[in-house]
Amino acid sequence: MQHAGMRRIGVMTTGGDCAGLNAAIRAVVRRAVGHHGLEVIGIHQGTMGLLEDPPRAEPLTLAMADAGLLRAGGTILGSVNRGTPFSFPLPDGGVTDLSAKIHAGVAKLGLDAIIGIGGDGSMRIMHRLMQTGHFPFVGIPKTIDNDLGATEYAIGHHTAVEVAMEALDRLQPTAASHNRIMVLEVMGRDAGHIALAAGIAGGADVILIPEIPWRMAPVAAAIRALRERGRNFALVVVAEAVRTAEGETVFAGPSAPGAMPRLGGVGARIANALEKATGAEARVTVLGHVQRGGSPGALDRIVASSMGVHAVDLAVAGRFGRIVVWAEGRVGDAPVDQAAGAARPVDPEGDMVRVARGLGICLGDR
Ligand SMILES: Nc1ncnc2c1ncn2[C@@H]1O[C@H](COP(=O)(O)OP(=O)(O)O)[C@@H](O)[C@H]1O
Ligand SMILES: O=P(O)(O)OC[C@H]1O[C@](O)(COP(=O)(O)O)[C@@H](O)[C@@H]1O
Ligand SMILES: [Mg+2]
Repeated sequence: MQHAGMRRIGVMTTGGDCAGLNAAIRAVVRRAVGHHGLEVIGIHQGTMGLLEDPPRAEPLTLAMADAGLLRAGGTILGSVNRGTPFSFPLPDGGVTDLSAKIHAGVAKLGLDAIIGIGGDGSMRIMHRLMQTGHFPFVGIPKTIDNDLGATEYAIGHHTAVEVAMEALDRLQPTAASHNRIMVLEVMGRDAGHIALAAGIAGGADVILIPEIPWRMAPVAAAIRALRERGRNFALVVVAEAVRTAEGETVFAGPSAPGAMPRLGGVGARIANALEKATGAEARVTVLGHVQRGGSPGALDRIVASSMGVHAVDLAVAGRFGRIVVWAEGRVGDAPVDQAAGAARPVDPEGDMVRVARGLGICLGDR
């Protein structure tokens, strides 16, 4: 049943970008405009766009929501991933609460619903905005890290895994040509899902993830065992949040005010340590944002499209405060606080870890 007075839906993207955001925006427009006859307003730069006067936003039309948008990387709306609006950092080092301005922005645009596409941090912010003013919110989960509690699957993860898998496909022949250990550092702020999935799909010999503490001895032993079997190379996948053998987290550099710490560089540290431990030559590749950019793969297009359609239907039914989820192969929804609260790290006893161990992949702990 249509929610009384539902006319205009705002859509925005927040958090790190990933492949499939535009596919989700397209689905929202096609369902809302094409099917329900509503207006869709695209809000620029997430909640930042709502702070401006007039708010930075534009109507999204069916003509824009064509097949080109389905394929396009990034987000046509732009995103924001720093400076939570409840304690926004000021140049003088203080903080200010911008939430009332965000609620004013929603009112200025006359939005009857807001569909926010974001990760765990975004869901926490949106949930709090709902509790503190007029913010009729429906969430769509996206994160290459796939660490959102409420959903088995979030937009962007599968494409990132495909990119990392392709990197392993390309690293393997060059590793074999030069008798090398190739270390591939992949993203994953606190979670090893990308490393684990890409390592399994790409034939890694060693996968190191933050959820399973590792030691050099079993890793070096695994590489020596490969050599004894006649193998002249090894493929090692390292999640960026893994600690060094000495237990240090490695940062890429200073982070901007209000931003999350920037991880990066542990792959090089581990490659050096591996050279010392095994006597083999090692090289490192840091995939970085290559995993986030570019065209979405088939699964991300399907998930983004399904989630976009479902989010509009939730909004039209007036079912706010919910996040679209993917569970047991189909789209559904759950209370947004479920997503806002719970992270979903790799389960060290879970199926994927069992598969990796079953394949004889070394996870660094034994
Ligand atoms: N509306 C927003 N304003 C400011 N910062 C935001 C906003 N939404 C998300 N962020 C921040 O961006 C970072 C990443 O957001 P998140 O939604 O967790 O996405 P992801 O982890 O997938 O990149 C977090 O630090 C989060 O607090
Ligand atoms: O682009 P930035 O701000 O350097 O952020 C990099 C971080 O963003 C992430 O890509 C976050 O991914 P999600 O946005 O998909 O959660 C991490 O894997 C990585 O650590
Ligand atoms: Mg996050």
